[in-house]
Amino acid sequence: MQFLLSELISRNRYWTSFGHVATYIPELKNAGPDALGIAVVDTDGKIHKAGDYDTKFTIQSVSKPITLMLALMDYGPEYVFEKVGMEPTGDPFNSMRKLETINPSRPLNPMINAGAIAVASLIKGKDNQEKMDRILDLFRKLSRNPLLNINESVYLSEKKTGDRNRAMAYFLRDVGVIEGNVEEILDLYFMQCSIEVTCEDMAHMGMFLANHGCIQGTGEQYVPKHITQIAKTFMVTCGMYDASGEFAIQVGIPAKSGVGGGIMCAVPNKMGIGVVGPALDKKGNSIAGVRMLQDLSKELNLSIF
Ligand SMILES: NC(=O)CC[C@H](N)C(=O)O
Repeated sequence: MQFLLSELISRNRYWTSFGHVATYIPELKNAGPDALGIAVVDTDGKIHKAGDYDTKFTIQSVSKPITLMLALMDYGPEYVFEKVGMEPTGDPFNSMRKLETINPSRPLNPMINAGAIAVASLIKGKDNQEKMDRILDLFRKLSRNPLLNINESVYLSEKKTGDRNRAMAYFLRDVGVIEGNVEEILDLYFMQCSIEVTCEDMAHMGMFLANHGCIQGTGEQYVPKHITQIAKTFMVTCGMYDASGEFAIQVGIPAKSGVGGGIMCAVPNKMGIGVVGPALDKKGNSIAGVRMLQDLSKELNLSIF
């Protein structure tokens, strides 16, 4: 495995030169454009790493399936899916055009920004501090990393420049999808996106999903199985934004990407994979990371289809 991962890094690193790091959140432009790293956790808890696996990056949209699970535990699927739909959009992650044309008006799914903002509004807690503590607790548990924390400068950078998300959030309150203080809800969303991780953290999170919500080693059922199933299904249908169909064909693994360059994958009953590669393709997915996962899936026959 170790040899294979190192080989995949060398084979795919040149793809990084065809992508660009995200700059619409100004602080993200400091990421190393040619970094590429991978971590794989198997069912025995063994971890294999190669390339720039210790690169730190912000989780961004990879946080969306995880906070969705928290909202589903807080409110149950029926209530959550009154606020946010279950269908792919075929549009970019930050698109707002279908928000108004869908009747009744609500975000099409929880993996696009509008949907994730609606989900953030459903996290329980007496104030934002308590809500963020609950989010961080969950991420720390799933990543097996008690030190996970927010990257303050990325958080402040997005808070300062996130007007598109701000516009969508105010629209969502107007149509009754979210209630309460919009700026506080956005703040929680920006903080959740700014959690700083490595691909090893994401591999553990992927393994947790691959393990149907059980903590590896102890066997503790930390999140109900049916909730992890919902999260993984969204990862298949919408996890790679408007490239999810192509990714399902080429790779065939439930996965979620983020504009920090991360991709978290859950291969059911087999492994969790975390990839980092901040140079993104046109749709906002790690350009070399996707290529590397294609190769890994073929080499190890990982497609779930
Ligand atoms: N695709 C992403 O990773 C987007 C997350 C980012 N925080 C945003 O809201 O724009």
